[in-house]
This record gives sequence, structure tokens and C-alpha cells, in this order.
Amino acid sequence: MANWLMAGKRGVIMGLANDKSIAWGIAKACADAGAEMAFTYMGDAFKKRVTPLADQLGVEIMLDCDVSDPASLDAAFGEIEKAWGKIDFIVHAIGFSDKNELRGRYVDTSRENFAMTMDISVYSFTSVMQRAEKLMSDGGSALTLTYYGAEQVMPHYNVMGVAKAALEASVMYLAEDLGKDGIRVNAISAGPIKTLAASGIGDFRYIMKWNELNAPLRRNVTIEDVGKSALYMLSDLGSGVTGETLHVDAGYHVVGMKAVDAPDI
Ligand SMILES: NC(=O)c1ccc[n+]([C@@H]2O[C@H](COP(=O)([O-])OP(=O)(O)OC[C@H]3O[C@@H](n4cnc5c(N)ncnc54)[C@H](O)[C@@H]3O)[C@@H](O)[C@H]2O)c1
Ligand SMILES: Cc1c(CN(C)C(=O)CCc2cnc3c(c2)CCC(=O)N3)oc2ccccc12
Repeated sequence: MANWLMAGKRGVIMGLANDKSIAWGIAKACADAGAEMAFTYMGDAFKKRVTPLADQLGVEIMLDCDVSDPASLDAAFGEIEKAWGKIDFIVHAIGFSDKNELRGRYVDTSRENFAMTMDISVYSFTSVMQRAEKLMSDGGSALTLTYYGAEQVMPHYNVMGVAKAALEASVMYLAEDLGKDGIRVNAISAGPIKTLAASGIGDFRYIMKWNELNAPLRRNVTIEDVGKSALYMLSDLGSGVTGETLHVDAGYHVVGMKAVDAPDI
């Protein structure tokens, strides 16, 4: 990987849980391209899993940050400001809902889970950008992760689909507000990937198989596929791109009707 692309750039990766995380694919790509990074994780349970990953990439700043807690966000960004003074990029790879409501019908979504899902999966990106904006004194690039369930019904994605639709709209409004300061804001819409957030989902294996058989590339995407496209969005290669949702899904989103030769599952 070209190791000049992110040389001298400093950024924050939020949402690393383990080496299956999409955030890990992005962090590896950015490290290979010469970036310096800080990781945030949620709670001690994740610290012991994230520490060896940070060591592997020479990441020295690791911060506990619960994005649903403004004080936690202030503390984390305060540490980053103290250490670096400014940042060039930020990755928000965070989403959460009550998994018991990611099965069955969307119409049965509870008010409590709707609010919590929107807070953690949508508002948290806006809340992060309120703090990141102050540190992007020379401009910068922000990236969040979304899913096709924002655009079309994906069975049982339910309230997460409504949340991702809101997230994609927030990317456009953040891009408009922050563009004049040279801050670009984009999303990657990734195909299904077997991560911690995907585990505990009932028929995930079926979803993966369906995508593999019906995506134009006839395969599922990997965290490395997402990492490479994230590098384009986070680096100067994406200098003219903002407010965009880029599909990194092996082309699945362009298929309206599966090819007749697609073998049955
Ligand atoms: N795995 C997929 O199929 C897929 C596809 C498209 C988009 N996405 C999105 O990619 C992003 C990353 O998910 P992933 O699949 O890598 O799974 P993951 O479980 O590895 O990452 C999700 C992260 O969100 C963090 N998180 C949850 N609540 C938090 C909170 N309150 N404060 C701080 N962090 C919190 C978790 O600690 C975890 O690190 C999510 O936004 C997800 O919706 C995932
Ligand atoms: C794809 C796909 C995903 C992966 N994806 C795109 C996601 O965005 C993950 C969404 C998610 C959010 N919150 C939780 C969980 C998953 C499971 C564990 C938990 O406790 N909470 O999740 C689905 C749920 C139903 C249907 C498809 C999918």
C-alpha cells in the first residue's frame, strides 16, 4: 500500500471492538499509508481486546469513550487536543440497537429502543463532529459507516434501517455546514460482514450467502475492501468528495432482480 498517502496525517478511529471490526480494516489501511492514529473503545471489556491491536500498529493514544455520554466525549477529545492540538481525519464506526428488536417487525419497535438507537447510531456522529470540527483547524475528512438497509428494506434490519437513513441525511447536512472550513463528511455503505455487531443476528449466514450469490462480484466484501475505500475518502484522493455515501458492497445495490443463472441457495 502506498505509504505516502497519509504521511504526517493524524486521526481518530472510533468503534474498534476486535480484529473483525470494520474499524480495524480502516485502521490497518491508514497505518499502511503512514497515518498516526488514536483509538477510542467503549469500556474496559473492549480495552483488553483493543490494546494488542493498538500495539500492532504503534498506536499510543487509546481512550475510553461512550458516545452516548457527552462528558465521555469531552474527556476523550480533550485528551486528543492535549496530545496533538489538531487532527486531520476521524472515523465513526459505531452503531447499536437492542438486538431483540432486530428480528420480527419494525412496527413493533419500542419508543425506548428507537431513541437509544438513534442516539448511539446517528446523533453520536453529529456530536463527535461538534468536537472534531474544533480540532480540524487545517480542514479534514470525516467518515461514518452505513448499510443498504437505509435505502431498501432488508429483512429484520428494522429500526437500524431508519437510523442509517437518518445517518446518511446527517452526512449531507454536516457536509454543508463544515465544507467552508475544508472539512469533508462522507459515509461508506458496506455490504454485510461477519463482525461482532453482526453476530447475534438470527439469519446473518443467510444474508451473507444471499449477497454472495447476487452481488455482481459474486462475493462478499471484507474489512480490507472497506479499508481501501476508506483510505480514498480519508486521504487527498477524495479531495473533491463530500456529502457522499459510497457503496462498498460488491455492487449489490445496483441489482434490481437477481440474474436467472443465479443458483438457488
Ligand atoms: N458488519 C456489517 O455487516 C456492517 C455493514 C454495514 C455497516 N456496518 C456499520 O459499521 C459500523 C461498525 O460496525 P462493525 O460491523 O464493525 O461491528 P463492531 O461490533 O466491530 O463495531 C461496532 C462498534 O460500536 C461500538 N459501540 C456501540 N455502542 C457504543 C457507544 N455507546 N459508544 C461507543 N462505541 C459504541 C462497539 O463498542 C463496537 O466497537 C457500525 O456503524 C455498523 O452499523 C456494519
Ligand atoms: C447486515 C445486518 C447487520 C449488520 N449491520 C449492517 C449493522 O449495522 C449491525 C447493526 C447492529 C446494531 N446493534 C446490535 C447488533 C447489530 C447486534 C448485536 C446487538 O446487541 N446490537 O445487522 C443486521 C440485522 C438484521 C438484518 C441484517 C443485518
